[in-house]
Amino acid sequence: MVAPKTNEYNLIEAKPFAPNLGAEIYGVDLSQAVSDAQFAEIRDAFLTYQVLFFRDQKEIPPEQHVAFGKRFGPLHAHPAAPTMMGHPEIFEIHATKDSKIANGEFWHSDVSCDETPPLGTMLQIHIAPPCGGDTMFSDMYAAYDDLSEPIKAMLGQLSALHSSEHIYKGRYSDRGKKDTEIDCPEAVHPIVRTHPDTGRKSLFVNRTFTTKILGLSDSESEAILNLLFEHAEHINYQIRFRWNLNDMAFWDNRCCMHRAIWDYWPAERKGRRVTVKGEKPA
Ligand SMILES: O=C(O)CCC(=O)C(=O)O
Ligand SMILES: [Fe+2]
Repeated sequence: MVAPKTNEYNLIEAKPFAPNLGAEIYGVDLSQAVSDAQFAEIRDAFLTYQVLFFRDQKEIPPEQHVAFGKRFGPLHAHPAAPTMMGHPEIFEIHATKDSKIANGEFWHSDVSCDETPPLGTMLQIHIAPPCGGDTMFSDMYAAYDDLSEPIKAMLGQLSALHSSEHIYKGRYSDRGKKDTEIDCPEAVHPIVRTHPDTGRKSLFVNRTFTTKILGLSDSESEAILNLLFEHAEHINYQIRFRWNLNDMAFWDNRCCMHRAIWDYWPAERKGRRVTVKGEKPA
C-alpha cells in the first residue's frame, strides 16, 4: 500500500489538484534524464495522486520521452494509432481544422480492449490552441468506494467485454492508416480490479470500449453498464486540466478514466504520447 498523501518530497513538489485526484508537479525537468531518487518520488506521487501534471516543462525530445516512459516498464504498442515518423513508440495526438475526429472524446481508459492494457500514459502538448482543449479525469477508486455493499458484491463476480472495432475502424484513415493495417483487439476484464501497487479496488468499465457484461442478458447488461457509466462519470469524481504549452500529464489507466475536449476547432492542438505496458487486470 502507498502512504497517505503527505506531499513530503525532497526533490519534487507535488501540489494536490483536487482533494482526491491529481497533483501538479514542480521542480523536475523532464527534458533531461531524471535521477533514481527523483524517479522514486515521481513514482510515489503517481501511485498516490493517480494523475500527475508536470508544469514548467521544455519540449521533451522524443528519445528522452521514451526513456522516461521506460523507467516505468516496457512500452505499449498501440494496435491502431499512427506513430511518429522514426519513433514507433510515440503516438501523436493531433487535431487541425481538417480533422474529422479528435482523440479520446468520450470517457475511457486507454486501450482497455487489450489483454494487457497500458498502466499509464504520458502526454506532452507542444502545440496548444489559444484556449480550450482541456482534458478531464475521473477517479475510479472513489467511484468504486461509493457503491453500496450489495452492488460491490455483485460486481465483484462479474467480467465485461472490452471491444474496439467500433472505435478503431476508419478512425485514422485521414491520417494515412488503412483499416487493413490496424488491429481491433477485444478482451474480457473483471469489472472491479485491484491495483497491483496500491492494493486498492477500482471500477474498470468505460463508455468507449466496454460493450457487454458476460453472463447477463442483453437488457440486464445494458442497464447495468449504463448505471455504471453514469456513476463513474459523476462530476464529484472529476477534474478538468487546463494545459499550458509543454505541460506533461501522466495518468494511471488502472484507476482513472479521462476524456479530451475538442472545443477549439479550427485551432490546432498537437502532442506526443508514450504509453507504458500494464499487467492483465485482476
Ligand atoms: O488529447 C488529450 O488530451 C487526450 C487524448 C487521449 O485520450 C489520449 O491521449 O489517450
Ligand atoms: Fe486516452
